[in-house]
Amino acid sequence: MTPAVPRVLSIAGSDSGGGAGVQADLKTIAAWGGYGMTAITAITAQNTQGVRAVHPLPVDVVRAQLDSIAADIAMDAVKIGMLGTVELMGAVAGWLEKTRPAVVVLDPVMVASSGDALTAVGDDDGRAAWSRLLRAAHLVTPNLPELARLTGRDATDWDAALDAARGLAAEHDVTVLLKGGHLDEAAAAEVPDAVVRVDGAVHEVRGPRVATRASHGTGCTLSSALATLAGAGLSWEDALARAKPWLADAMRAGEALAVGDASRPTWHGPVDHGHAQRS
Ligand SMILES: Nc1ncnc2c1ncn2[C@@H]1O[C@H](COP(=O)(O)OP(=O)(O)OP(=O)(O)O)[C@@H](O)[C@H]1O
Ligand SMILES: Cc1ncc(COP(=O)(O)O)c(N)n1
Repeated sequence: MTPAVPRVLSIAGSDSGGGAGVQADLKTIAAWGGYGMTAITAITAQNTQGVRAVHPLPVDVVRAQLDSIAADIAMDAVKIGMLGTVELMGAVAGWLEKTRPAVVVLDPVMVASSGDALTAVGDDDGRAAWSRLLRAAHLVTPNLPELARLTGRDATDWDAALDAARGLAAEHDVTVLLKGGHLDEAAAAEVPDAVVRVDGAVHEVRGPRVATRASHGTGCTLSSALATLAGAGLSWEDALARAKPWLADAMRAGEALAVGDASRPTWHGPVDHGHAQRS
């Protein structure tokens, strides 16, 4: 039976500035009517200008958070964001294999939108660790650079990326939500996203491109919205149809939040997760 209030766990890093990571996840889960929980993997010191420090938590502390939740609380969906180290990737993969949550959304966070690295995972170690996580996930949400890194294939234009996404889905038996925010066609009027199924079927959704630098945390926000909607029983295609226009509105409303010094060229402000409640 689908619960009235989906219970959603975010396994992710903390963003002190509140725009990405577990902070974005909790705001998004609440905005979509869910009950949010967190297992924090790393503390980051960051603001709208960039990342100053990254401090991964000890594996035991992360495992204790996960086990505490699983021992007492049923989860309708799990969203995974920044993991930070190969050890934490392995611990989370092991926990997923043991608890087998009904819905697992994996946002393969590697680099912040400021360009700062959020994982200390080399390519060789990373390949096996990502592979194990991908197998335990139901949906993976790469942007174009992350897809290229996960597959070792070119993903600079949309058709090449769709091909690489089909390969990733088939190889790891996971549905792919391919995000087009990083497409080179920066001047294009629309941004595509696509659900790519294991059998290669593609369901594409296009939305108007929002011209704003309030784009910090869009990936975290989208994956949390999709997890909450799937936890409430929606298909990935229906969840994307609802989340994408909501996220574009959150980006449009972001600058009015007046969070951070937008006069500096390094500014990447947060989206407004609460825009729908306020309007
Ligand atoms: N300029 C934009 N206008 C409208 N939607 C956008 C824009 N940029 C990104 N999006 C949407 O935001 C979501 C995240 O896409 P993107 O490809 O930027 O992922 P990401 O790089 O993981 O995000 P982040 O900025 O958090 O790193 C997608 O649904 C994408 O369509
Ligand atoms: C703790 C944490 N998790 C994820 C991101 C990625 O978000 P973005 O790519 O929008 O900076 C981030 N900056 N910080």
